[in-house]
Amino acid sequence: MTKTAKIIYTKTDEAPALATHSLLPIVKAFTAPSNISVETRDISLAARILANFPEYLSEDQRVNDALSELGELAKQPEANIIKLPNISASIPQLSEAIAELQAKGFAIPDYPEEPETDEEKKAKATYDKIKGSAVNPVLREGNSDRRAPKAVKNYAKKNPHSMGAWSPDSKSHVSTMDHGDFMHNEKSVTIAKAGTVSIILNATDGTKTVLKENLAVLDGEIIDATILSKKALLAFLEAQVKDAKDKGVLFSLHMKATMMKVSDPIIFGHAVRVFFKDLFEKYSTEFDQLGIDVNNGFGDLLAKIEELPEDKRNTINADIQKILDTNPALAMVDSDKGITNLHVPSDVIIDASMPAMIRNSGQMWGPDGKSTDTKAVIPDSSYASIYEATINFCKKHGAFDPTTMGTVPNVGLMAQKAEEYGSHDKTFEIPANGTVRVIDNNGVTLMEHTVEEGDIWRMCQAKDLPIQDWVKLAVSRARATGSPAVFWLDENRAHDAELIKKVKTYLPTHNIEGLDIKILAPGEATEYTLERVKDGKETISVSGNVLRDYLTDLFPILELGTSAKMLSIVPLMNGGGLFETGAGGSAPKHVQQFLEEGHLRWDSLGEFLAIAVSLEYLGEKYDNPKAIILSEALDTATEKLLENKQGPSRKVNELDNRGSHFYLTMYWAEALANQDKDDALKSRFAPIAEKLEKNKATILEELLAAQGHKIDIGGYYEPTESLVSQQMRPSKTFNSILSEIK
Ligand SMILES: NC(=O)C1=CN([C@@H]2O[C@H](COP(=O)(O)OP(=O)(O)OC[C@H]3O[C@@H](n4cnc5c(N)ncnc54)[C@H](OP(=O)(O)O)[C@@H]3O)[C@@H](O)[C@H]2O)C=CC1
Ligand SMILES: O=C(O)CCC(=O)C(=O)O
Ligand SMILES: [Mg+2]
Repeated sequence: MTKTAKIIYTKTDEAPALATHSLLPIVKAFTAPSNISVETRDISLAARILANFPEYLSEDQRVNDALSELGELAKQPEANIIKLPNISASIPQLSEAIAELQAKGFAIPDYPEEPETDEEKKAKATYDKIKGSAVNPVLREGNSDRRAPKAVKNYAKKNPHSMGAWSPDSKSHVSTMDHGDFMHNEKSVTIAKAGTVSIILNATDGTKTVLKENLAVLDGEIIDATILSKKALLAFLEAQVKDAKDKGVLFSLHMKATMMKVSDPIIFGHAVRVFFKDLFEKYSTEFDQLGIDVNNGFGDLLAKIEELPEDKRNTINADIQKILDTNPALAMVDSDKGITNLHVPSDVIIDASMPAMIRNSGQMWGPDGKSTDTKAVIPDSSYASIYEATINFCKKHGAFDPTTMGTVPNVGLMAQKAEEYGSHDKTFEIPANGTVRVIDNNGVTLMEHTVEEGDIWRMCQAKDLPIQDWVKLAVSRARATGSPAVFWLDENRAHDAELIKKVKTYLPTHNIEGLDIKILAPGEATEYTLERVKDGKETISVSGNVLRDYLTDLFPILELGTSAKMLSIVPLMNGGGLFETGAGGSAPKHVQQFLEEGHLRWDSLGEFLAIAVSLEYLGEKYDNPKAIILSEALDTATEKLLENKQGPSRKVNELDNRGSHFYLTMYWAEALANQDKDDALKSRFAPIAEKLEKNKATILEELLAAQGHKIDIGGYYEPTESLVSQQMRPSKTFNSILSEIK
């Protein structure tokens, strides 16, 4: 008898969490007879909030801190975690979740925007840890290997998604800073000997503030420090507003306020204040009194002016309208509802928003609901060149053709909070003019910047062992595929120059004979890669953490229509496996549609792929051949599902997520019945396959009957489990057949 092996399946938020209610019972039923237990851990935003405020809750309301538990598990060799996308909450999302939980009787504190008492300060600090991208960095104890599996790529070639045509006359373009930004001010050093560093601000008035003390650094670790100048940023933003108006294009801002949760909301706030400059000048006293904070988006202003008497509010709204009429048109998130690009920082997230724009002929939606050429403002220039190069490529060659285009897998440096995505606790909005120094434990200054009040200063870290592991992973992917691998690193950027030295040291420690490995700056790497993409060829991108994020949405969205269809593996550095599902987000629009029409268009393909690799990994690790057979059968089922185009449709009263799960189940059972490696599995699943086939019409009818009307699941962030389960498993016939698998 083989040892029971465990897979941890994460419960998250929104569309993936809904889909889990349908998919997980299927996976549990199929795996249980083979000594595989599938357990869930709740890392949804709601659960993370509750787990962090036990002192406010009654005994029976308290929940386990599943994220911390999984963070520890990710460092153990036995880890086998399937991680679904989760909400990385902006403050507006966090506030909504808090309000929903409070209304449900959980006496958690409000989010104190301007904390005064010690209790409020503590609550804010706790919420600040929960907000933004708070899950992925904890679980990612390894580097990432993201790619489109062959079956998925072939499916996309045969069934291309729509792709907007590009005109050489398109006025769309990227605007980025040419001085004063993080890129141009960066300094970087490699630590020779483990120790600690401290970050000190010496203000010109003679005061000294310790911004961070005794931060541990390891042998060979790369640390960088940089600033974004407030003055340079404001001048840049003002020039862009004017230029968008002059050129007659939409003004849009693309940031990652969720993952860069300290720096990017500050930049977002500046953009809102520059765009609505006259308004903020005219009403500065009122806005201060109302506690308006547009780092949370223009929506914060609109919500808070509701508190004003009607006549005052009407005057302000008229002034807002005046600005909207005179300034360049804003790109819209939802033109019907008047929601602009500047309303909520989590509505426009650069990794998804720029590819979506490129897919849409380089256009975004204007206030008139029409698709229009756009200025994409990306203040920091560290990575903006990749979008600029892609846009220029499309202007020259036209849109990419999904039926012939090549593919770009990614090997991303990510482990142990590498680079910018680990910088939040070392990012500061500078309170006074002076200098900021990073000093080591001997008092030696490692890096120094002159700063002005309002500048954003930050430090990043990239540890040596993760870098070694990343280079190894790149070599192994290049070897496995025979494709060229390009390190997207710029020798003229301080951090990259340090990283290049390491890449050049570690590459020769591997067998790289016959491999085509290059190092190119991001703009050039984009051009090189796009030429090959156009010719149908594969090119591996090997990148740092931010580009990992950007590239694994850019290429999948162009190639496959969505990054949800990616295979996303994180071989954990201590031996375990983390299998992420897709590379995309949690698709809030899908939940809206589900509530309105009872149709869930979420495609769980990413989950199918992740479950298959997780089972394969488990089979090898625990010597459980049944797990390998289950994995192979699941891949066969997924391929058949793709061939037969049984993924969810976008339209109500057609096959949705649940119907697609039914087909997967039928094909999975069929593949197990058809294999000859394991008789027990064969005889267990043959009758199931038969029954599913025989009852197909009834099951599909029962599933369709659940669509076409509004539904209630008792909440958004903390829906009622039983209601969701009822909605996601509406076919009695299907449920009864599943329960027969013993
Ligand atoms: N790994 C993680 O945990 C990640 C989490 N996020 C979080 O997700 C949320 C939304 O982010 P956003 O940037 O809008 O990106 P999303 O990836 O959620 O959405 C972009 C669009 O991609 C399509 N899409 C995404 N996933 C699927 C799927 N499985 N099936 C079908 N279509 C899909 C949808 O297009 P259409 O509407 O046309 O159907 C969707 O509107 C945020 O809260 C963000 O923080 C974001 C990225 C990664
Ligand atoms: O953690 C997040 O907020 C988003 C992660 C993401 O976009 C990615 O890893 O591709
Ligand atoms: Mg991403």
